Amino acid sequence: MTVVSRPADSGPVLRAEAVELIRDGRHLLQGISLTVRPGEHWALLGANGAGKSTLLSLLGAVTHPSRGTVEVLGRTMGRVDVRELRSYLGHVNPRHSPDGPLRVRDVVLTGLTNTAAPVPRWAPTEQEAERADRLIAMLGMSHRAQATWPTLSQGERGRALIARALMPQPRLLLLDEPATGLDLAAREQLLASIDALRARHASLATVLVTHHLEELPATTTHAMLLRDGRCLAAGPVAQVLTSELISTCFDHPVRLVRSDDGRWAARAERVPVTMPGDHIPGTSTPGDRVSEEHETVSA
Ligand SMILES: Nc1ncnc2c1ncn2[C@@H]1O[C@H](COP(=O)(O)OP(=O)(O)OP(=O)(O)O)[C@@H](O)[C@H]1O
Repeated sequence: MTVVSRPADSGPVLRAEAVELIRDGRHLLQGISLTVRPGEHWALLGANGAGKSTLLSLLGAVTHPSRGTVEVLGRTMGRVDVRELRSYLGHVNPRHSPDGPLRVRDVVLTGLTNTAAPVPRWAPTEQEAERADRLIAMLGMSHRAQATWPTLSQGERGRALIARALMPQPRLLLLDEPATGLDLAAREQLLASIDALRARHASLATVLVTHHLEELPATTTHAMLLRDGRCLAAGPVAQVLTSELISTCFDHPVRLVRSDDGRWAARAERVPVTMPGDHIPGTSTPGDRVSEEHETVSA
């Protein structure tokens, strides 16, 4: 049960087939199949509780499926040492918190040991330290490299965590709601950083979870829509990110627009909201009859 070497650099980075996940007798995921190839950038979309984070934890070799197969970087889950396999993935979890008030640069370096704190007596090589500095610069964080974690804004933490996830040079980057809690400027900077990263590393594959279409980077190539733990649609964005499918996915009429810069915006179609006492056309109430009679009399 060991990964004997670094996973091969060719073939799909992720392959899930007929995956089911059952907890407490309840299907959290059912009939999920997905193949992610190098250079593809997937969005996992769905309403609250649809199963997005659960699926991401399967794809990140954190959880095992109850049925079906999951292959991560060509290795079948259940037949490999998942701890070692996880060290070849970049997993950005906004809830990650370093052990102690570490500086940004040290947090980024813990991406190599996949730990919450620096490992005692471990030191990065010169190349690894240079790589940490390059990633910190790429994410626009050089001016905060020596700042301690508790003093960072949420947006700065998000960018530091992406740099950390990239330290082991992963072929696959998993991002769980990376823009949660960011203000407008921080969100836009984060999305620009993700676009730049994808442009610079052509073979990197990413899977990003969100329920906000406005939080999708323009470089998103594919999407999977989840509804109640099942796949509603999956494929290239042009086929999946449509008003009709998004409306079904979120169980609400939505108009989806893709703008010239490649980003998406979703607007809920206006649906009539009835308040107590409102007059609904085609119906009548005793109150209406009284006022109609009153109008007739006064005319
Ligand atoms: N370990 C578990 N045991 C039982 N139920 C669980 C477990 N983990 C998650 N769930 C349930 O599975 C469903 C899917 O949860 P998940 O967190 O994957 O949804 P999500 O699509 O990421 O939602 P959100 O957008 O709200 O973050 C939810 O109803 C959740 O309560």
